[in-house]
Amino acid sequence: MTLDDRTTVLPPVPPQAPAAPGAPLDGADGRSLASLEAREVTAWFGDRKVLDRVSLTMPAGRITALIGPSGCGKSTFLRILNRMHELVPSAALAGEVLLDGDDLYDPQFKLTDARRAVGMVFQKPNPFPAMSIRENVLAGLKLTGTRASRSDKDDLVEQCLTRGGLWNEVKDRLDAPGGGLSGGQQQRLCIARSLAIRPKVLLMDEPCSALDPTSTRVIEETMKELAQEVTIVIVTHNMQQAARVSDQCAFFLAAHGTPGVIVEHGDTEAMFSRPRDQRTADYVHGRFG
Ligand SMILES: Nc1ncnc2c1ncn2[C@@H]1O[C@H](COP(=O)(O)OP(=O)(O)OP(=O)(O)O)[C@@H](O)[C@H]1O
Repeated sequence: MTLDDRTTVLPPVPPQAPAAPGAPLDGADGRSLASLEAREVTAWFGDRKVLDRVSLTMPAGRITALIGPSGCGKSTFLRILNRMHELVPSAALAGEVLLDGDDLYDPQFKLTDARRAVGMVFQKPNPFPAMSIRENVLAGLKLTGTRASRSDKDDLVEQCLTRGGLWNEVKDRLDAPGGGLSGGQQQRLCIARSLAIRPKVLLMDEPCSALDPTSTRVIEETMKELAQEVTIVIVTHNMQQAARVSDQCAFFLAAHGTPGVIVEHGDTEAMFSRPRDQRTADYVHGRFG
């Protein structure tokens, strides 16, 4: 959680009638779902180009998996999607990232708004260990000094923990420290904390790599539920996981020290069963990487 993870408490939106043709796709919570589009994104660390003209549309309400061998630029690409790349002093960037058509890198788009709209869950669960479970969920509000009544906060805590798939396990011990939860529970707490700032997109960087298979399955189920209300982009090294959870995949590759590019992207089922590129076939079938 950074000082830029900010939010206001918004009342739940009542269910709506089905959208008219051409209207924005609505999520399960009634808010419109957002798409994210990277156009010709090139990234550098110092003089070293690590991504070269990467374009990818991440459709609203879908789960997009970024796959590829170590070092091909998946995490860098993910961090570009919520402007975390620019936190590295030597980092540079060209191209555009459009959230529902608005360029996140346009000077008009405030950094705080970009990070609020596009949330991030990290590889290692990082709750505030001494804070209670309840305080962890509300941390984004606290950091910004956003005022909310006790009952609004209670509602938000229950709503976010439910959506994060953790409510039933912690509802009787909301004042216990977040650090006392298991690794899988901590990761779901971090997801709930991200949801409290009502992101339109949730980025997940190998969110299950530190977890056991049971916790991994629970997080995967949580992701599938969440995709009804937030667009998800996940980096994973686990091909079974990519196949289980994602609607579409993008295969990144950085051959022989060249910058990372997307070799192939598309429907997950098709990419796993009928890849167009031999390198994709070799990777998804575990022949390298
Ligand atoms: N802060 C940094 N400073 C300099 N180079 C970096 C930095 N972060 C990443 N890189 C380099 O950028 C390239 C892409 O790294 P990145 O972490 O995005 O790859 P990745 O595909 O996510 O790898 P992995 O799967 O191992 O996490 C690598 O060559 C890496 O060494």
